[in-house]
Amino acid sequence: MRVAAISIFPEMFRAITDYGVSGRAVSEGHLVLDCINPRTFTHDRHRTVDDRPYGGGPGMVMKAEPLEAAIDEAVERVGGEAKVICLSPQGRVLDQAMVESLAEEPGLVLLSGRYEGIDERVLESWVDEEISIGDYVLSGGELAAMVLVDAVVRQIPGVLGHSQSAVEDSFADGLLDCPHYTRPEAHRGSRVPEVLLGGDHERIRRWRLKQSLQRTLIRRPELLQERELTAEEQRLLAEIENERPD
Ligand SMILES: NC(=O)c1ccc(NCc2cccc(O)c2)nc1
Repeated sequence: MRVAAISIFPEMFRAITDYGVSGRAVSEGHLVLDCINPRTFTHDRHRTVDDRPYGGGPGMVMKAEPLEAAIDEAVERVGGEAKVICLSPQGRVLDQAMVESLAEEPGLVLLSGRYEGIDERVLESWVDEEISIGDYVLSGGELAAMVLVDAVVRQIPGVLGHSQSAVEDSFADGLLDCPHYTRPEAHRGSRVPEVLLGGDHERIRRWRLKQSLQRTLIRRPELLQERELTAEEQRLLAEIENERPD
């Protein structure tokens, strides 16, 4: 997948190119990430990328011209066919379904704004979609862009080894993840559930599914509204409801 990130702080993206799963995706060629700085496309002595807002008010707004030149360059870098996304609190909130759909795109251009935001004419004419990673304001779009890239790159075949299959990821099947344990069996007097210590894989699978359903029911019941339940899941949910303290 080819991604071009537009930001006045391109170095921030080292956080995903130099570490972990996304870092390996870059070194193995599954992900190509270009960082493009709008300052490159300024022509004044101070390399100005922002200016005061019309209508007054606090803060600054990112100027259209340097951003549009950066978007132009970015689209070319990702090979011409690109979805241009601006990360902002005004966007559609990112979820796993959107992540899986974005992973199918041939190229992504991710626009990270700073200051109070971006001149609206850039959003109107150049941006295909605004995406938010949640209902809160950040100092810039870069961290949101990195969250999006990390989630999307996990969907690319070959990025996660067999041991970490994205299919097993919680949210991949619309449920919260089950509890996980590792050695020692007893830690500060708290023991690992017996079912996990035996080798009955079918019993373990069922226990884990029931745990995921129970957690989802308790912590995020609305996720269950949107989800088709298998016969087994319906049975397990009935068991959970019967076991719930009144
Ligand atoms: N929740 C988010 O995804 C998110 C994204 C960006 C951001 N700040 C930068 C910014 C702020 C306003 C407009 C704009 O285009 C960019 N804050 C939160």
